[in-house]
Amino acid sequence: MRHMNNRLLWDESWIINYSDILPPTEQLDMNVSSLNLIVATSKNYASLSSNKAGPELGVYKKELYAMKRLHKPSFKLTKQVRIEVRQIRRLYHPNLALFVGACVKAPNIVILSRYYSKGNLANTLQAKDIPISWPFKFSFANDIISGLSYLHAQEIQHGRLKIQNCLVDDRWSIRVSDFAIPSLRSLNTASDVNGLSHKSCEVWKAPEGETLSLPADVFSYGIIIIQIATRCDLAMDEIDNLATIQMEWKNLLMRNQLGSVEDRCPCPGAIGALVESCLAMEPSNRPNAAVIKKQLRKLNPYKLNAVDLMMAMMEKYSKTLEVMVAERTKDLIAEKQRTDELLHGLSIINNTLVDIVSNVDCISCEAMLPKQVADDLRMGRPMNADTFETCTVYFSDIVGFTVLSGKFSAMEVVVFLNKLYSCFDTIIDKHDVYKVETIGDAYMVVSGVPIRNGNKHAVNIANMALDLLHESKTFKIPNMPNESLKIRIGLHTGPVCAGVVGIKMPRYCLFGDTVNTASRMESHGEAYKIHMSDETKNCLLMECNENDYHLIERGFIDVKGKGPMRTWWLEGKRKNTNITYLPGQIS
Ligand SMILES: Nc1nc2c(ncn2[C@@H]2O[C@H](COP(=O)(O)OP(=O)(O)OP(=O)(O)O)[C@@H](O)[C@H]2O)c(=O)[nH]1
Ligand SMILES: [Mg+2]
Repeated sequence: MRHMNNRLLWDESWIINYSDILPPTEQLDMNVSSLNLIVATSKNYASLSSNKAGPELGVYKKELYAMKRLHKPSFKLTKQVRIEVRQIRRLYHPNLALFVGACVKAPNIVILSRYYSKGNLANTLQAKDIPISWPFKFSFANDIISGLSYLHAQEIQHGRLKIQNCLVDDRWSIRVSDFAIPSLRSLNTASDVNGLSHKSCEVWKAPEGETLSLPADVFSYGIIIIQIATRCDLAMDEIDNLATIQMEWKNLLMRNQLGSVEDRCPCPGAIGALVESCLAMEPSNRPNAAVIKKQLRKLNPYKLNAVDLMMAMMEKYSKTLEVMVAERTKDLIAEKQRTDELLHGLSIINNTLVDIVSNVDCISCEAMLPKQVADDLRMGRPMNADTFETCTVYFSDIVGFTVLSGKFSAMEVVVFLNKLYSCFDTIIDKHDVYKVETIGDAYMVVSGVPIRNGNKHAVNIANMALDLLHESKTFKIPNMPNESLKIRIGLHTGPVCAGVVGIKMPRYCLFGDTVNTASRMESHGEAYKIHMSDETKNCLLMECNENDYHLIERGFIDVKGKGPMRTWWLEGKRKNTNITYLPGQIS
């Protein structure tokens, strides 16, 4: 054992050649990825605090370290220094900063320690945007007293215990730094030499003047507790002498008690008593570190260290996040459904709006698409115009609408059209048809587009037309009980081209002569009648028997822009057809 001790005493593996330490900037080409990150983090922390000075950094064997430069023109590596170095090399505690080695050739006397990237506790406490709840405050206080009682258990006095020497590691644990090796440290530090030592560095000093003693460290610890509890840099706030500190700090703590729940100390009285005992004027009246550690553990209702706290916090956040994600997903689904309804033209509210808008001659505002077309658009599939060999187009119009609407106010017209077309929309839902649009009092429907249905489109449209006509006969015009609604219906069958037009309000439109002819069938028709072209009649008969529908030939009529056309009246549908369809039938 003795032999081992001797070997460690003379072992010089801790001595570092100053020229082997490189400035961090020269390391950029070394591809130490974490290095830049660490340096960046340290900059962030420095800027958070008024104490902008971080440690001098150096890279040794590709690792980044904190350098503490001691200024002396000459230095002798005495046996005492070796004994102290052996002592510090034997120390190991999770709350103590790690000693790495030292350069001992004057004028470059440097102590190298592990670099803790999160800065010192002063920075952390002063950064008001970092929320520090009482569980964290207890954790910090507990870490420091654990490190200190470990040192004291080995009769090692710290001598400079202050929040600048309490470093925050990656796990938010505190590492007490700059302890031991007093013969080395007795050399002036940079801050001492440059007169940078701020008043805040002095508040920690015990009133007896003697700093290298165990009770002096306890006094310093009392000051740290005040700083942690109040997050107040005592000297900065001009309460830099002991008498004012003792008068003021409880007020500061009490002020926090009025703040948010997180800011409130769970045991202000007990914390006050602990601090007072640490700050006792008579050093021998101060408790020792081991006792404080025990007291603090008793006082701490949370019993969690920083890692546990972080885990608990993360768990809480991830739960909150899950709830938020679930809520957002629900909103998203609801929104998608709403969009679908709008796009598919199934929303009654939307219909109302469209009708309102169309009534004021703004026909381009209708924003509806067939479901599969909307789905294609949503999935980003290209939308090309499509040609349909055959389909049947329906047009209807209210006879004398202009005269009728002259008897109403604008709002009454809107209410009337909305009532009528809501009713029509419900009826057309029962047929395999697609409503293309309503333009003022005109109503346009197609079958066979966008879903092809062979030759069934004429039957579908004929049945629907009979239904709509039937409905219109019983329809009550609001506020006009004696007035009946006269509609004129026109049908034509033929090819169309269909596609989406527009970007802002995309609409599914039909193009081609079939549309114009269907419109002409309507305009050349008569009130209460369904007027159809020869093409529609032929297509109708392809799907049913001659007698299923009651058709009356109108003969040839001269259709504007088309010349003579043979047309038909669809009067009704006979009973007992195999088509399960009742309204609109005639006996
Ligand atoms: N981020 C970070 N800061 C450090 C580290 N070591 C020291 N510092 C900070 O660097 C600054 C200068 O450190 P020191 O030269 O030890 O000076 P000091 O701690 O203010 O005073 P003494 O230790 O009493 O000389 C202080 O703000 C320290 O808190 C470290 O490993 N990481
Ligand atoms: Mg220090």
